[in-house]
Amino acid sequence: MKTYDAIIIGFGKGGKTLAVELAKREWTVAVVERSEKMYGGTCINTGCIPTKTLIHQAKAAAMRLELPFDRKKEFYRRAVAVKEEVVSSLRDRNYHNLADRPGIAVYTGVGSFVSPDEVSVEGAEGRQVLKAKYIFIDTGAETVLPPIDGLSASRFLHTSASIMELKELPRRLAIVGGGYIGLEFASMYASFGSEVTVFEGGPVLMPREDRDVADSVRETLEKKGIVFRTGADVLSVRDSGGAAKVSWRQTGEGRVGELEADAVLIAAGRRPATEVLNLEAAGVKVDSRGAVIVDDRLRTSNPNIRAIGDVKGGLQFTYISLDDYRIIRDDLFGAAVRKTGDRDPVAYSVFIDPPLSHIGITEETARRNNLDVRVNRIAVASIPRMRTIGETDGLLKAVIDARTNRILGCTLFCPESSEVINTVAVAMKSGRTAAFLRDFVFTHPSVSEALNDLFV
Ligand SMILES: Cc1cc2nc3c(=O)[nH]c(=O)nc-3n(C[C@H](O)[C@H](O)[C@H](O)COP(=O)(O)OP(=O)(O)OC[C@H]3O[C@@H](n4cnc5c(N)ncnc54)[C@H](O)[C@@H]3O)c2cc1C
Ligand SMILES: NC(=O)c1ccc[n+]([C@@H]2O[C@H](COP(=O)([O-])OP(=O)(O)OC[C@H]3O[C@@H](n4cnc5c(N)ncnc54)[C@H](O)[C@@H]3O)[C@@H](O)[C@H]2O)c1
Repeated sequence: MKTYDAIIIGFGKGGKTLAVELAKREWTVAVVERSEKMYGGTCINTGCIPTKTLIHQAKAAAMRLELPFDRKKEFYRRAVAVKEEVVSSLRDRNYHNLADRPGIAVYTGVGSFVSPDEVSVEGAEGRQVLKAKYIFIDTGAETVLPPIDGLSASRFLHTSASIMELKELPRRLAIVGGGYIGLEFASMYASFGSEVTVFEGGPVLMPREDRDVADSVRETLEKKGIVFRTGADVLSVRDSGGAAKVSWRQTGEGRVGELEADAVLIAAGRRPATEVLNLEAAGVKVDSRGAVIVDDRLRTSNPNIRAIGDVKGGLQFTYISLDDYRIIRDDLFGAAVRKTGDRDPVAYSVFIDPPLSHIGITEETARRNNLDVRVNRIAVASIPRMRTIGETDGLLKAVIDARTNRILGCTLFCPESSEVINTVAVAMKSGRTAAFLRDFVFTHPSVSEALNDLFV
C-alpha cells in the first residue's frame, strides 16, 4: 500500500491549490481524480471557463441578429471549437502543474474511503489503496435530475456539461430551472439564436433579489426573445419524432401546456458529490442533502479529514473553494485564525447579458429587518459610458446605513458589473463608508464612475 502525507480526493480549485502548497512544504501528496476529462475540476472543464468562453462568443453572435439560422449554427459550431481549445489547454496545464511536480502523484480513478486513513482508487488500471494521515475531500457537486416522467430516457436531455458538447445549435431549447445555470444558458443560447423557454418551479424568478432588480432582469432577457414560465411544474418529457415534447402545468391552476424542444437542459440545482465516497468508513458525517458537515475551519467530524468547496454545501463558487484552501493553509501552517465566517459578505455575478452582480443585503432584506437605510437607485441609461457602447438596459442599487453611512449592500445589473462589484466589495471589506465611493476619482468614461452617483 502506498503511503502519503496527504490524499486529496477530487481535482477542484481548493484541492489542487492545496496540493501545490503541501508539496512546496515537502509533503508527499496523492491527488485522486475520477476522470481524465476533469483534471482541473469543474470550473476549468464544465463550469466557469467553458461557459464564460461561450458567453463571450455569444455576445458577438448577438450582434449578427440578421443572419439566417444556418449561419448562426455555423457561428455556434466555431464558438464550441474555441471553447474546446481553451478548456483542453487549461486542463493540460492543470494536469502538468500537479503531475510534473516532485512530491505529487495524480491518480485517475474513483476515490472512496476504506477506513479513516485509507482511500481506494478504482480506475482503468484496477483498484489500489492509498494511505495518509491527512485527507481532504474536494469532490464538488453534481447535477440534480428532478423526477420528471420520461426525462432520464430522453435523448434530448442535457446537463450544463453535455449541452456544451453539442456541435449543433438547438433551434428550440427548453430549460428546467431558472437559477444561475438556467439564466446564464438562457441568455447565452438566445444570443446564439435559439428560441429559449425557461421553466422555473418557484413562483418568481430570482427570489433572493429585490423585485425591481428581478423584473429588470426578466424584461431584459425577454427582449432577447426568452420566454419565462414561472410557477411551472414540468410533468413529463417524451421523445416524439425528432424532438422532445415537454408537458407542464401552471402550479395551482389546471392550465397545462406542451412545448417541442430540440434540447432540454436540466438546471435545477447541484448537490454535493458524496454518494460514492463511503464516508461512514471514515467517520465523516453528512447532512440531509449529502453535504459534508464541517466546522468553521473546514474540519469534518473526523479531525484529520477536511472538506473543501461545493462538497460541503453552501455557496457554490470557485472563489469559495479557493478561500477554503486559504483557511486550511492558515489552520495547518499559520496562525489558525481564518474562519469561513470571516469572508462575508461574498459577492457574486450571474453572467447573463448584461451581468447581474450583488454583494451584501438587498433593499427588501433591509426593510424586512426594519433597518434605517437609504436606498439609492440609478438607471443604466444615465451612465455616459453605457451611452457610448449603446447598452442602456439595467439598473444599479445601493443600500446604505442612514445613520453611519456604511455600505450594507449593492446590486449592479449592467455591463462589466462582475468587475465593478469587486470595487464595492473592497470598499465594504475595508470599512469604507459610502462617501469613499462617492468621492473616489475614477477614470472616465467608465462603468466604475457610476459609483460616484450611486453612493451619494
Ligand atoms: C455550468 C457552471 C458554471 C459555473 N460558473 C461559475 C462561475 O462563473 N463562477 C464561479 O465562481 N463558479 C461557477 N460555477 C461553480 C464552480 O464551478 C464550482 O463552485 C467550483 O468548481 C467547485 O469547486 P470544488 O473545489 O468544489 O470542486 P470541483 O471543481 O467541482 O472538483 C471536484 C472534482 O472531483 C472529482 N470527483 C468527484 N467525485 C470523485 C471521486 N469519488 N473520486 C475522484 N474524483 C472525484 C470531479 O470529477 C471533479 O473534477 C459554475 C458551475 C457550473 C456547473
Ligand atoms: N456565475 C456563477 O457564479 C455560477 C454560474 C453557474 C452556476 N453556478 C453555481 O452552480 C450552482 C448550481 O446552479 P443551478 O442553476 O443548477 O442551481 P440554482 O440553485 O441556482 O437554481 C436552481 C433553480 O431551479 C429551480 N428548480 C428546482 N427544481 C425544479 C423543477 N423540478 N422544475 C423547475 N424548476 C426547478 C429552483 O427553484 C431554482 O430556481 C449554483 O448554486 C451556483 O453557485 C455559479
